[in-house]
Amino acid sequence: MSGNEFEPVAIARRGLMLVLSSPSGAGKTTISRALLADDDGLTMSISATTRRPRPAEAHGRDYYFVDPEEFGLMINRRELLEHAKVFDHYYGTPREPVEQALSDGRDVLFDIDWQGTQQLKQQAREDLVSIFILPPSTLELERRLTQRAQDPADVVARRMSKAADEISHWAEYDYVLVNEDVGRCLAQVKAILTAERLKRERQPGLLDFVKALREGY
Ligand SMILES: Nc1ncnc2c1ncn2[C@@H]1O[C@H](COP(=O)(O)OP(=O)(O)OP(=O)(O)O)[C@@H](O)[C@H]1O
Ligand SMILES: Nc1nc2c(ncn2[C@@H]2O[C@H](COP(=O)(O)O)[C@@H](O)[C@H]2O)c(=O)[nH]1
Repeated sequence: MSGNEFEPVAIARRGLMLVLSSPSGAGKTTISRALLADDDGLTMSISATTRRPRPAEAHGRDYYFVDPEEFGLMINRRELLEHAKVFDHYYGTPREPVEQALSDGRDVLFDIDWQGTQQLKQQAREDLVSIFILPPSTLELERRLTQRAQDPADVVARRMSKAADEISHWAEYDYVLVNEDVGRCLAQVKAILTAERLKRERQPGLLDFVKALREGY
């Protein structure tokens, strides 16, 4: 039985890939964590990286921390869906968990840079929803990077010097948000996700559902 008050109508859907990019420190990690906390249908893609863990980071939760040799092997074995050099280190998205989640009809969230987004776009444009997050000002971006207190001063300076480069890719994204107030920005990301999930082409089960409805008349 379906469609009554006890059991919601279940329409088969296709998982999407939600990408968040921004200059370092604009708030991708903050928004991602809040989004994942109350959305069971969303899985975080955990990247592999050759950079060293920050004090509060854990292997397997925030990143898979690997050495450059292992990263090279992952590329050669075609285990990465995309990869790029960002701020002097290598970062990449393990392929298998993403493909598994999508085939289970789950959506996948990515915190990756513009290079990775371009690579995903080439491979799966129709499954990709991309959001670029801007800081409210350069001064506030620097304040956030500094008060996060997870990187030494030279790393913060290097990231600030690359912020303009990263921002120059804003127009390649489907949506562009300003993260001034976290709550507002989070609500905007949730609104985008809700609308994108409801797109007709992401609900292949609609065909059978509508057919059954019409046959009922
Ligand atoms: N809207 C906001 N207002 C004030 N502080 C914020 C806001 N959003 C995020 N922050 C803070 O700014 C700092 C950087 O945020 P976060 O780590 O989420 O950035 P990020 O884009 O993921 O950075 P990176 O690319 O380096 O991983 C954190 O300390 C976070 O708490
Ligand atoms: N192309 C990819 N970029 C990635 C990936 N994982 C993270 N990133 C981006 O790197 C920078 C720096 O991240 P940080 O954790 O060192 O602050 C940031 O812009 C991330 O979005 C990835 O797998 N591929």
